[in-house]
Amino acid sequence: METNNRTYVFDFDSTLTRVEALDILAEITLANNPEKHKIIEEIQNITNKGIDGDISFTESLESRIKLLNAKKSDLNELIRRLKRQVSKSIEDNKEFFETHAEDIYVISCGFKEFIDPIVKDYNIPSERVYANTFEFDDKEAIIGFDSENVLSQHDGKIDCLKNLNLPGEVQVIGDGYSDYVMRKAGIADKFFAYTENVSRDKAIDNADHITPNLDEFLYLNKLPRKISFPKHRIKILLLENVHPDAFERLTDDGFTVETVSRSLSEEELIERIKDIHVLGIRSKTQVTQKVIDAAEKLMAVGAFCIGTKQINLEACKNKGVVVFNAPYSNTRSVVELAIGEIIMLMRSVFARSTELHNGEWNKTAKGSREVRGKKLGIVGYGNIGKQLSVLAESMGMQVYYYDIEDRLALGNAKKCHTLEELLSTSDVVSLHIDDNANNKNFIGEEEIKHMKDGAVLVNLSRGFVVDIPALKTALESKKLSGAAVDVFPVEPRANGSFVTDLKGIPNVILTPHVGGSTEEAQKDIADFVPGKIMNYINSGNTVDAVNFPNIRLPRQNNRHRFLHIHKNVPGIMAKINKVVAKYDLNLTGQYLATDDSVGYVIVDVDKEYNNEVLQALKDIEHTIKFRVLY
Ligand SMILES: NC(=O)C1=CN([C@@H]2O[C@H](COP(=O)(O)OP(=O)(O)OC[C@H]3O[C@@H](n4cnc5c(N)ncnc54)[C@H](O)[C@@H]3O)[C@@H](O)[C@H]2O)C=CC1
Ligand SMILES: O=C(O)C(=O)COP(=O)(O)O
Repeated sequence: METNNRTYVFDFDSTLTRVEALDILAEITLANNPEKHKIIEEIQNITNKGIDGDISFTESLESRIKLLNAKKSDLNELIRRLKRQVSKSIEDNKEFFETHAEDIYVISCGFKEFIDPIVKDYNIPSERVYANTFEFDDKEAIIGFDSENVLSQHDGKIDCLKNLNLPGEVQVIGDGYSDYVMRKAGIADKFFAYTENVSRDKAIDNADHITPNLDEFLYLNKLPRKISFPKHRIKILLLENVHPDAFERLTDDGFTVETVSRSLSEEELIERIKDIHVLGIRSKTQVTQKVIDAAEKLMAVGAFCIGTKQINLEACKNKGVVVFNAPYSNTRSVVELAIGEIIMLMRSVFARSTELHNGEWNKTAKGSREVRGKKLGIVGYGNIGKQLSVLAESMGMQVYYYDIEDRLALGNAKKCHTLEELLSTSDVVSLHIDDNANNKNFIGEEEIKHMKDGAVLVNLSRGFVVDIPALKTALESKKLSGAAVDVFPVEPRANGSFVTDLKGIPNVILTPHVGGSTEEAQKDIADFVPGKIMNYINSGNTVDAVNFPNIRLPRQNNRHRFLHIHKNVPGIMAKINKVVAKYDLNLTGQYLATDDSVGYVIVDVDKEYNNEVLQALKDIEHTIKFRVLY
């Protein structure tokens, strides 16, 4: 048992529990009442008015009890339900109530009949619970309350706390008017507005601290807690219209998430990144060395897309920032668009459609071809290229592919040994190479020369891969009969006006980088990437990180986990182990993953250790980042 000359006075309803107990009692007693919803609404209105101080508390209590029409036996069901409605972070931090039992009081305007049994499980005995008591008639119906009790009176908590005459600093933790008035009256030293379940403006305005959960309260008071760092203190910035599911998943897990619908410029990002712990982007935002230099708190970057070349992965790694992406979530979407565009181009559908939009009927078979039996050349036989290969073949196309890596042919696809071979063979060329800078102007004047006369080109990879002036010339000269272009060398940061040199050329399909923009893909990405981020932030796992040694860690049960990221220089492990030995840590697991430049050591230890070890580990030369998880 620890005491520190401080007492903690907790409110009950909506603080220790997620609900107002009398609302739940109403649900029980009115279950079969046809007027149920109306009466519950009325009770809630009265409750809120009482909590906010708009009507006298005694008045609110009297009216509610009358409407409730409850019996003693209903209280058993109420207690059963309340036990399941203890606030999550209170439940998580049971240990605090055990270690500080002597210092914790409950002062509530609720009723001891249901508060005592709930808080007993949290080591708070009945004698430290101050609350009202019901009055029953001889048929055990609740007919009122003990009106002698100060807590049944307006501002009764002030008198109650005064009478207790508690020694040392008195901190009040609650969600409403009756709690902060104790501080206002000068009886309590601090008031913490507890917003885990409800957030009331009046409580917030009168608070010394706002505490969204008990973790924050314990963190502020440097008290033992279930979690090393309150999650709402971890700030996540999601740019570029990331699907709202990502926001939901991350906020549900307790993080503070901000969203911006567009991409930010380098200067804007440098400004915003300073207090950000996790950044989420798509293909547009450039995470440069300068951005990383300014990112003092950054732990992870999530690319909510496939490509990661917009991120300086090396700079991230050297700063201990782990990068994740979604390598498969939008693959199918790109492939489906490619298939659609190949057919549209071969049939000159967009040319015919534009004519008709302009009032011109041009029924003709000229320049309209089936894809069946035609040769499709896929450049880049990776995840997208291979799926396209399978679907195109099932439509009867003959598939050829070219890749700088040795890729196994799927189905009857034929491998080309040179790009020229592929270009000169194919009726349709579809580009699916990756986004590395060496692929700049991969298709230019020379390459186009090798293509068959009248062939079509599809680019759903990256804008810089195709030399646009060369493509324009080839289309205008009819060397190529059409093109579909989804990606551009320079793309705008937000939706709005955009001009390309390819504008107005017939049989050219232009789309604003929407290859991966389907509801299915974006939803899947919004599930996948936050999953990886949370797995890293919450447990240290780097599985599927694109720039970091990958490690899958076991669950840490009731242990503390030290995560040490350092430069991979000779002797560093010896130094870490020396510190571990010096502080006589009781290790329950040790894991190591390294690459050429960084090392990532994870040490699981028994909870009891000398806190000085933390600084000693941080101080080891070549340490990049260190954190503790529990
Ligand atoms: N338009 C859009 O909305 C989208 C575009 N993309 C783009 O598609 C690209 C490909 O995606 P995945 O298939 O998932 O990538 P991947 O990494 O699985 O496949 C890329 C393939 O290209 C090959 N490659 C790279 N450079 C090459 C070269 N110069 N010559 C021949 N082969 C080369 C690689 O060896 C690899 O097999 C992404 O990097 C991204 O740039 C991806 C998703 C959506
Ligand atoms: O996944 C990719 O690499 C893409 O090109 C799609 O990017 P986006 O999420 O649409 O910005």
